[in-house]
Amino acid sequence: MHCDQVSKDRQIENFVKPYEMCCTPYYKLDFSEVTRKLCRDKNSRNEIVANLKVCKIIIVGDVSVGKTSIVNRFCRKMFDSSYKSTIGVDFEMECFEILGIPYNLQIWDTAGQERFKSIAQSYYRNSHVVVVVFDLSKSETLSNTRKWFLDAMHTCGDMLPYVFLVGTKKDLLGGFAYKNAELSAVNVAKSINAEYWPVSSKNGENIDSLFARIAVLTFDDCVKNELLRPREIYIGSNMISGKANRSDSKKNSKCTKC
Ligand SMILES: Nc1nc2c(ncn2[C@@H]2O[C@H](COP(=O)(O)OP(=O)(O)OP(=O)(O)O)[C@@H](O)[C@H]2O)c(=O)[nH]1
Ligand SMILES: [Mg+2]
Repeated sequence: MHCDQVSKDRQIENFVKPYEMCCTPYYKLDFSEVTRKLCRDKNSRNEIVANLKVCKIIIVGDVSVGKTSIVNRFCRKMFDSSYKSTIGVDFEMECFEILGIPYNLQIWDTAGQERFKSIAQSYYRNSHVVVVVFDLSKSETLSNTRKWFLDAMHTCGDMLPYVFLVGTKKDLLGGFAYKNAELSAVNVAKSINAEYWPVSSKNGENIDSLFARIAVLTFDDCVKNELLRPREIYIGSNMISGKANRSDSKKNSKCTKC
């Protein structure tokens, strides 16, 4: 898909940080030097534009946790309070421009209903990002995220995707109830090595930041992987060969959510 006109809020020059440093295994805080250099250089820019892959994202989680609402808020800036269950899978494309380079997110919104599971799973393959969604106001949906995560990792193929744990309907909780829900969510995020984000599709809180974060993390890897020799595969801040963990060792121990 070609992006003709990318709106101002989809143009990114500065790296996007995680929701909290203690709630992520991905400690990258800026574009790598090599990415900035390649995006500045006229020749490599043309090569990047010609070859850069689309970023494939799958969104999974229980029935009615708010997966479709996240996509509708992000792609259409709208929220519908009535519930229409997704049948199988839906698909959206969204264009960014990062360091002046067009970059597309391909978002697969899957159904939470058990009877559509095998259809949905056939779309998991080769995903760069898995977004596991739960409802902050329903603790059983958080417990089920481990199952969704394992299913996705099992079906994703050889890729090592970025994993995000997203708690929805933040607008429904306040004070103590929210703090409690967040504490449990951060523990689960750590156990599955995911980056945690609380969001509300109703008021839009954190929705754009979440997708912008996904966009910068994957863009940085894609540019390096696309333009460097195949054996020099960059994951996170390290140059490695083949499949690897995206985490690095730096950790913020001061955070109260840890
Ligand atoms: N208050 C509030 N309600 C929300 C929010 N997000 C979703 N909802 C409501 O939750 C219900 C389910 O939302 P959907 O986005 O359709 O859920 P889903 O996960 O796509 O459900 P399936 O497609 O069946 O798997 C709808 O009535 C939404 O309006 C939110 O952030 N706040
Ligand atoms: Mg849906």
